[in-house]
Amino acid sequence: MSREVAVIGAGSWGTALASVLARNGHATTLWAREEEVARSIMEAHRNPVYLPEVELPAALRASSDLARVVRSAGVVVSVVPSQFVGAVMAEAVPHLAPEALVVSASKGIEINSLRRMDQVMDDVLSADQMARFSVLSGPSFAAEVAREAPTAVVVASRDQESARSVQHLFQNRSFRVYTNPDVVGVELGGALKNVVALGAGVAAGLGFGHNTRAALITRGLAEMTRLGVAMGARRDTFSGLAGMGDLVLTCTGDLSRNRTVGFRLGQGESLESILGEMRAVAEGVKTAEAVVELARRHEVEMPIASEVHAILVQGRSPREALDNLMSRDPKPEQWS
Ligand SMILES: NC(=O)C1=CN([C@@H]2O[C@H](COP(=O)(O)OP(=O)(O)OC[C@H]3O[C@@H](n4cnc5c(N)ncnc54)[C@H](O)[C@@H]3O)[C@@H](O)[C@H]2O)C=CC1
Ligand SMILES: O=C(CO)COP(=O)(O)O
Repeated sequence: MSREVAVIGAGSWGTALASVLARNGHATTLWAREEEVARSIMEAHRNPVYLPEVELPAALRASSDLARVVRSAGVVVSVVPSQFVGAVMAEAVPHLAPEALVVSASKGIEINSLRRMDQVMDDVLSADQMARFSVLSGPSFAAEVAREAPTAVVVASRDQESARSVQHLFQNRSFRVYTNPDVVGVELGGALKNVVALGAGVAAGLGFGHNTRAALITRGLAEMTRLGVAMGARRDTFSGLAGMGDLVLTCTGDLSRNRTVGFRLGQGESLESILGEMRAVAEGVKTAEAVVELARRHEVEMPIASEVHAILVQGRSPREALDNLMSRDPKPEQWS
């Protein structure tokens, strides 16, 4: 069944997801904050700022008028960087149809409130809209999805009918979608892996190789799982696409912005100069701060996240941070 879909956020991921939907035959309109991005998508079928290398489906429409984009949509996909989701959705929600299905594809935690995206949505959506809310996550670099490289993701909702509806909306021969009932776990998998990816980038920037990366991925997954379970997530979710899948992708893939920021930090650049040169978002930078505070509140040990945080916020040297991880007390291998 063809549906009318609004995708809020024309960064690289919003643009790639909107392309999937348009190719699936849904009447899809992308909301771009920048007028020139909307114009270029309409006229040249390209997003020159956030996804320049890919030609977009001709049927994909774009506009910078948020109210107009969401007004007639049966499905609304929110894909702005997580620190802006609250403000953008507050502006969009008064124009939303009461029966609209809302999907979040952002990966991060709001730094001031420590809220996941489902909690941010809970504040702005009606109870009915929230009951059907879902989150889409998993290992999926936007540029590869836009080029139709075979990709598998997961969509989580407390309402299985909504999850299946979103699954059918996105699924095609190159974009495979699994469902999962664990909203908290899928949210946290996508947010926490960015912090570990920063650490994996730092290690690579320092010149260390595969051993160090595998150690960070494995022990990173252990601490992600520990915090997730303490916050009500299902342990199994962290072995799936939104957990291990996305963690492996982001810690190993050169396309990762989080890994790249870590790499440049490891090579000795300052965070300020790296971020000053980036128009794209590296969610892990803000999420690291939120995670350290969540770990403290839930009394969970997260040594990797806390060293990443120290590099980002306290100016700790990457070499010292890695030494701190390696000189921790000897202990048995534990997951909880
Ligand atoms: N790029 C990717 O491969 C993937 C990204 N994601 C997630 O998607 C979310 C969006 O990231 P991308 O699409 O990659 O963005 P991007 O990094 O390509 O572009 C930045 C986006 O932020 C928007 N922006 C900047 N300031 C803003 C403000 N004040 N208010 C609202 N929007 C503002 C820009 O308009 C642009 O859409 C993030 O949470 C990211 O983690 C998830 C999966 C894959
Ligand atoms: O979440 C992503 C892929 O699944 C993208 O990761 P980066 O934001 O680090 O590029």
